Amino acid sequence: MRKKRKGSETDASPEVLCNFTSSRELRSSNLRSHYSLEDYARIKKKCKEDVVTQPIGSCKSRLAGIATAPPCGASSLVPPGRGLKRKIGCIDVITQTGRKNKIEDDYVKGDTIGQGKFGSVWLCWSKSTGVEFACKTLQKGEETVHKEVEIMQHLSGHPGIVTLQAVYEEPDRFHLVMELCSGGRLIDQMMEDRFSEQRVANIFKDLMLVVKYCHDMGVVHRDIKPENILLTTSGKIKLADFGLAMRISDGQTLSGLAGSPAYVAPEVLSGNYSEKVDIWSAGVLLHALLVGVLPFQGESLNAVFEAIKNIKLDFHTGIWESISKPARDLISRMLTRDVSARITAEEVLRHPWILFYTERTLKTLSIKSKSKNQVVGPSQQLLISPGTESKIIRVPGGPPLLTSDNSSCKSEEQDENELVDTLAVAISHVRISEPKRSRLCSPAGPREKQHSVNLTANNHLCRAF
Ligand SMILES: Nc1ncnc2c1ncn2[C@@H]1O[C@H](COP(=O)(O)OP(=O)(O)OP(=O)(O)O)[C@@H](O)[C@H]1O
Repeated sequence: MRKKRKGSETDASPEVLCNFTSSRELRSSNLRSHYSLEDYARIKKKCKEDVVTQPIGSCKSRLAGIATAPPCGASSLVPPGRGLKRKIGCIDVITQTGRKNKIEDDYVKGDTIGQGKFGSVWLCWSKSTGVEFACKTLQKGEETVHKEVEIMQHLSGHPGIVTLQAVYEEPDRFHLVMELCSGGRLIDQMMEDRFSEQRVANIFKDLMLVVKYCHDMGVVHRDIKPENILLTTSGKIKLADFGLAMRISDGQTLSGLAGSPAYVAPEVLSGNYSEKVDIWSAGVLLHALLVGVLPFQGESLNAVFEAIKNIKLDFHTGIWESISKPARDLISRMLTRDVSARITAEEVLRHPWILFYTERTLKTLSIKSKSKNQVVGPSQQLLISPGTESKIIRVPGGPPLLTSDNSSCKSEEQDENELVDTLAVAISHVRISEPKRSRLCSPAGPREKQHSVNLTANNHLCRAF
């Protein structure tokens, strides 16, 4: 039988869960998801697993996951010991020194820089090169730990994924030496600032490139959220935390409660699901990035999940009036409950809103505004697309407008109408295809139900996502 992660937090009272209105900043509270799926699973008594209980406040845990999609080429029912050996063999491909050397032989240990549910993260330096890395120490004993290592290795190498440099094994733990992301977490930046649409689009494009890569590689992340997006010093994003990720093959579905409550897709709550759950979670993130609040909230876990399943989002009024229509169009295509109608990662990347803000051929030029002798500010710059005669007009509060006319004679209202028309045509070319899945591996064993859950960092049940 699979071992449970030590310190699984399962005895938090609903009162504790609901106590999220303490003295935190409004922005912070707007972005908090409040609850863990683990608690929901417990409350709903759906989790059949034998759970180890720890005092409230302990934070290094999440319930063991039950694999529904076994790792490529092997059944997830392999006992931990044997599975471990098989996976370590896999890890050794990139860490030849892993079994021979101790980590102390090769790296100097520095300060602790993070605390996850599975273990701590600390700074270290290579003795041979002096290069700085982050090292994540994971306690052995739970299969999801081995799965996380295996999937990280499978995906490592993409610029948007934290590179796994080396793995060291000790009798009771792994040390994962990873590329250091010194820029902190996206969630922390979101707490400080509201981003411009341009910035959101650029961050989001990078994220969706990674998500597409994961899906092409047959991996569903299942926990896309800003806490799991790290930044480099140059501000580039890196997707991290593959603790809930699963391999999935063509036509295969996953089942079981896994993810973070506010980000979880409706189909996760009701049955089988595919890689499209990542699109939903990314849509929730896009919502938070654009307007600073989570779309699905409630006073209890049930209320949050009811909102996810039933609430009709209104992208036309209130704060959404300050957001461009193409951005709203994209988010509505991501947060659609009809999975077959939900946009794919590839389609997100082709969406006009992403293209407008991230197309490399566009050059930003400061030019004179319609007002006499007044130079427009950065948020009102006109954009010229080389190779075409089209001007792209920045409508205040909206995205650039493509027009072939001399727009300087037009009113803002006309401009906006043209914007809507032009983009509506562009958006109509975004094709929604049937769900696609990677063909990397075939199911290699019976499906097993999953009850992975994800507590918030530091196990503040009322905090963060
Ligand atoms: N490569 C890295 N570079 C810099 N900091 C890192 C790196 N990886 C992790 N961290 C820091 O350590 C913290 C814990 O990371 P970890 O991946 O262990 O969390 P976790 O166990 O996945 O928990 P959660 O699911 O809540 O994010 C992160 O929030 C981040 O601040």
